[in-house]
Amino acid sequence: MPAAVSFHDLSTLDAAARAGLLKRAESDLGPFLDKVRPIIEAVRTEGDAALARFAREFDKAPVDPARIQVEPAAFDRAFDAVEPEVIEAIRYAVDNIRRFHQDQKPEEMWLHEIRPGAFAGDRFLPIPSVACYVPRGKGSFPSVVMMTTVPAVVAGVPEISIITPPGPDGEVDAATLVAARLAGVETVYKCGGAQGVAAVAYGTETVRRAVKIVGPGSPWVVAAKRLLSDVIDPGIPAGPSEAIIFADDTADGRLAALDLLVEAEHGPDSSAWLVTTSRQVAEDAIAALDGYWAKMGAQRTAFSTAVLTGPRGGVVLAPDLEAAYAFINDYAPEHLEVLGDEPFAHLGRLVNAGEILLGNRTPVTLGNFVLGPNAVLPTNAAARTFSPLSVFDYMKRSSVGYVTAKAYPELARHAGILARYEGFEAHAAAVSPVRDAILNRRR
Ligand SMILES: NC(=O)c1ccc[n+]([C@@H]2O[C@H](COP(=O)([O-])OP(=O)(O)OC[C@H]3O[C@@H](n4cnc5c(N)ncnc54)[C@H](O)[C@@H]3O)[C@@H](O)[C@H]2O)c1
Ligand SMILES: N[C@H](CO)Cc1c[nH]c[nH+]1
Ligand SMILES: [Zn+2]
Repeated sequence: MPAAVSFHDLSTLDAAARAGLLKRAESDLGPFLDKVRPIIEAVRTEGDAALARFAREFDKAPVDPARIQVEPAAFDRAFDAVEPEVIEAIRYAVDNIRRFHQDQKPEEMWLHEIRPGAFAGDRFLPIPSVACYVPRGKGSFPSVVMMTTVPAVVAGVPEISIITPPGPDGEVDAATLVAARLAGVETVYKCGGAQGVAAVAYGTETVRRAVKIVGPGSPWVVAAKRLLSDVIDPGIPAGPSEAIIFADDTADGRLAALDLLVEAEHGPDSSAWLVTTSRQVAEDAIAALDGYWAKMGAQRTAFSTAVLTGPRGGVVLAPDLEAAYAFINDYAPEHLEVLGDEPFAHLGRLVNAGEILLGNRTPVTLGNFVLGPNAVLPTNAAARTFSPLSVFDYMKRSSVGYVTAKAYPELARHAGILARYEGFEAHAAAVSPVRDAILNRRR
């Protein structure tokens, strides 16, 4: 019988206790940073040999330093090994994820007439390379392959690679390879954790250097990205999975419990809260959990029990909707699910969340795998300022401007005034009559 599910009544909590509920496993990266430093240094100086050594140490995986890259035949074998229905589901998901990100992709350029004869806009181009981190410790994640590589392909990134820890057989998970090929990426390296991040940041004999890394991972991965952020663009912060299930008075507690377990089962470092304004919903949810746990395997039960009975998960009872909205917005969850008969009634008040899934038929599971929007989302309250992974993460934007002879005098006059005020003489000269004289002579 699992321990009691954590229960907090917001109306009785002081500020410090409420603030404690907002903490994630990533909130204290200190111990991970110290252990990750020497791993990074070893990869920088020893390259592939260090990758093979750490694969043996951390993944219990026999990896030959000369075979860090997955060979083409392994993709063919993966298609034979994976169940046809899984391949079909991957195809379906890739299709939806591709459609979503194609719709999201901006036009290559827009140019508007800001003033008569003065044009300004943006041009979007793909970044030159990206490495996609696909976790594999407490599960295998073909879905993360799809979420990270499909938008990269849609954006047009020319060099896309995947890094992922090898399994105990020394190989990459078969469905991960299927998803990679169906997404259009066949450069896969058998290295994960901090050592994988270091490999793509510095490059090794085998691993191609990338300018950016995307994808979620354990605190080891998050710590390495942070330490290497001067060497490689670490992308949006995406650590241990987390969710808030928000259930109003009209929601069914049994549904709330069903969905609360979704992100709680990722690992003991995940976070999962049911936030509700209804004591009845809270009680029904807590009562339903044992029945669900009885049908789950030992590992996922242990992970989700640890989350829901610990400091990073359970049930939060809010005295009213205002308090519930305030708690959710302060928490800024990665995934937010809204249960109840009128979910759109709450949408306007919910401002901080990586994704907001509305209604009783949009569980987090659909967003994680097949709906189309990206399931790699900002964690650890980063949703206050960061957005979900998207095609924009694989593109960079340049501003573009063009001023005609018709527009130039007016712009030059105003710019000159500002340049002189700021004390920039060359700036002012560039829009002074000197320019007009030169241009007039060229006619
Ligand atoms: N935000 C998202 O989109 C998303 C999606 C899927 C998973 N996740 C999260 O990603 C994480 C995946 O974690 P995971 O563990 O399953 O896989 P992972 O690949 O991120 O981490 C496993 C790696 O960590 C390293 N490691 C493990 N123990 C170590 C030690 N003692 N010292 C140094 N390195 C060590 C090893 O290299 C190992 O390969 C979970 O927290 C999960 O919640 C997030
Ligand atoms: N929950 C993860 C994002 O936080 C995505 C995922 C993949 N597989 C299962 N879940
Ligand atoms: Zn998940």
